Amino acid sequence: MKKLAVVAIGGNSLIRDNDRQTVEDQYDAVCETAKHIAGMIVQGYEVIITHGNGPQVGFILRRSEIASEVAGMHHVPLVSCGADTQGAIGYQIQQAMDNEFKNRGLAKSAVTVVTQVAVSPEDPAFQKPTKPIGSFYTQEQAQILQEQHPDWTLVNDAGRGFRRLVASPLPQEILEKDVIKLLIREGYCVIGAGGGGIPVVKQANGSVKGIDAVIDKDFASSLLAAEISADLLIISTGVPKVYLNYGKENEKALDEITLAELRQYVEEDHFAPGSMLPKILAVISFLEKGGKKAIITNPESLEEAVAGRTGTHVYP
Ligand SMILES: Nc1ncnc2c1ncn2[C@@H]1O[C@H](COP(=O)(O)OP(=O)(O)O)[C@@H](O)[C@H]1O
Ligand SMILES: NC(=O)OP(=O)(O)O
Repeated sequence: MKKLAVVAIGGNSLIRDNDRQTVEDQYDAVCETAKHIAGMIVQGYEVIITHGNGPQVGFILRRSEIASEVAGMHHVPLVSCGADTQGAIGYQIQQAMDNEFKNRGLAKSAVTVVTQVAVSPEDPAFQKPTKPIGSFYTQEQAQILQEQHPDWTLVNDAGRGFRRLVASPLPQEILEKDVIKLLIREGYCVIGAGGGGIPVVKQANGSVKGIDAVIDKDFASSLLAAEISADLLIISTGVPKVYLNYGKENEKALDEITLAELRQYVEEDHFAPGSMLPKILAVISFLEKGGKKAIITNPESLEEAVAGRTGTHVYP
């Protein structure tokens, strides 16, 4: 029987650098990642692809705000900006995967599932924004923007520049998990829970309603992987491995570690909040819910990592 892997692609790894942020540049990055995911499928995995949307959802929101300021156009709520990213990024991944399958003569196709994710309206995250979205600004740009928009929260994102923060509640349930399972059983490569999923709250009468926020895609991927009993959670990001003392002279790559060791390193503050820390916490949560293995690596190392030759491998 084929093994089931959830592969979470980082929003920042789809935007390779500040000068290459166009839709076409992103498609190039998606095609590169798609090659390696197709390689994993050839290696014997069924794959569900999830993806980030931090940069993209921020770009769409800002465009809408500027269009509203300059041309009086209607404002697009953040939750709809997130839904837009599921379609636009899902479309690119679906097309790139289908092209890979054709090139390799594989009788398989990809399908994107618009995915809603339930969150609690009482989540304290709604009072304290933590999720960086959109462009990176210099300190000077950030100061000007802060004066223009006193309601914004701008912080330095892991030393890479200043970004705007929005609320990021914890995902509680992937509403489309059953249809995702069904499609996987039918042999499709599924793209789901894009951008962490579209945040919705359940109403007393059983209906659901969108709410403005951006869910962390690593937490949503971890929850999805646990809910569909995936064998493996892979978090694909900008680095081939996780490091202790990252960026310092005594930096040390982690190859194989246990859940207990990982918890210890979190205590010792090895992982930057807003970048590596959520990935580590997502891995911990997956393994605590019964997951058997998680890998953190970069897109180009996916096949090598699955074969055990690179990446950071975490076991219960
Ligand atoms: N301890 C660490 N080990 C490896 N990378 C780290 C560490 N701490 C912070 N990072 C940074 O975190 C980045 C991943 O976070 P981010 O770019 O926000 O993710 P995403 O790919 O999901 O957009 C890495 O590319 C690296 O620059
Ligand atoms: N939604 C989300 O977590 O996106 P990034 O991975 O791009 O931050």
